[in-house]
Amino acid sequence: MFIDRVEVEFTAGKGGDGCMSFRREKFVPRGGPDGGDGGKGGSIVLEARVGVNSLAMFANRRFFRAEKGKHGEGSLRHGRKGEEMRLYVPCGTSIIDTADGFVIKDLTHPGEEFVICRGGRGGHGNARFKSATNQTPRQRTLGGDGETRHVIMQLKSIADVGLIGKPNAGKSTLLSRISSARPEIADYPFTTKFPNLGIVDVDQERSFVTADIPGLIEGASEGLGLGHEFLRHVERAGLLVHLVEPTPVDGTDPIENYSAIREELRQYDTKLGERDELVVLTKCELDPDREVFERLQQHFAENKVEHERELFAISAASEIGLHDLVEEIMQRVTRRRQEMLDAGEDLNPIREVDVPTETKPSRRTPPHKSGPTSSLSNDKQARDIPSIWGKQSPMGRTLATPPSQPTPQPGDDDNPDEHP
Ligand SMILES: Nc1nc2c(ncn2[C@@H]2O[C@H](COP(=O)(O)OP(=O)(O)OP(=O)(O)O)[C@@H](O)[C@H]2O)c(=O)[nH]1
Ligand SMILES: [Mg+2]
Repeated sequence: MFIDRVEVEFTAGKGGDGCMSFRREKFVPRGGPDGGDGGKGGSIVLEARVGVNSLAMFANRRFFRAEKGKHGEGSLRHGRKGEEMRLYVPCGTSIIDTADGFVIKDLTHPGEEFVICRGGRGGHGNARFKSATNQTPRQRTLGGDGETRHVIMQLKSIADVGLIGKPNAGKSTLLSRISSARPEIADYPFTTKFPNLGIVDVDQERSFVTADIPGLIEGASEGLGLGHEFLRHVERAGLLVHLVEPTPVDGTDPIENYSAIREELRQYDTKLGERDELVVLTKCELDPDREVFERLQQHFAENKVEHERELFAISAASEIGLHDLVEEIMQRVTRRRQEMLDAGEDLNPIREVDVPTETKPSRRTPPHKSGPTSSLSNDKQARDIPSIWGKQSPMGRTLATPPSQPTPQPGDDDNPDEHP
């Protein structure tokens, strides 16, 4: 179950009470005070961890209470400390105070932790109050209450790149082709109901994290479709990759669809509307793609704001154009990382950690073979052959060759079957 927003109350453990006791032993008259201190209450610590992908564990339990400290006892026995409660959250979890809406803490780095509630201190036993003038103190203190906090925890995924577009545009298919993520893919809108993250290993040194979110539709800002609910998962991404389907089944115009999604982004947050964007026409092995490509180019040329956007054509199914796209994304992500470093900002933390092997993409063995041209090698080969759409686009990019190009044969050594 994917849950990205929960409201929770945390209460740390109460401290144990100090004890009032006097030493009573044969042949030891006036043994003096021997009441021990109470133990400190357990604190509650939140820790960001790679591999935890959802706040689901907080969804069915609204209250979290750490263990109390034990009371002190006679013979100077101190109470045991309450055990610390450590809870794991996904990297990218913001802790927000319910009362004033302020972000108390943003847990982004793997291993980063935050003591959300401190345990109450232990009370003092009466032995502590013994002094030269008071040999039989009858004082002790009670344990302090543990802190209580009522918070909203909200996950904004950590990704370098956000895949956006209308439902059915091919976002999940693209993610499944360039990373080892295996999102659900189907021929109907809103197949993806929750965000999926995938790590794209471009080569041994370079990788980026991509988020695939549910499709957006016109009116999302008014709650239509899945609304803006999941846009927060691309908020941290420095680059948006906007996928446009050339022939939507609902008969809508791809250019209008593109503009509608742009408008929805602006409605959600003007900053997201101004975010660096690559526009990608999907399913480019289909015939009408070229015409749509040219219309999109024209649209950018006419539109002052968007004329600098770069346009790509890909076919995730036939793995055409993926190499160029991934390389361009990587370059932009690298540039942004450098800018962030220069500005003294934190880099996206996920890429700095070891990713568990099962989530590491295997670029050498394409996820599944479908159709005649199914490996990235074909994409690479395709770049060496003049495109049937021929010319260099005004956006400075040659269109990928459609799948009518010769298919590389097994055992063809010249065929570079490795993604660079
Ligand atoms: N012909 C062709 N079909 C594709 C291509 N990429 C994706 N599809 C198909 O398009 C349909 C939708 O693909 P998805 O990847 O589920 O689309 P999505 O954008 O994730 O859709 P939502 O999750 O509903 O937003 C599926 O039937 C895919 O098989 C492509 O390059 N060529
Ligand atoms: Mg999807």
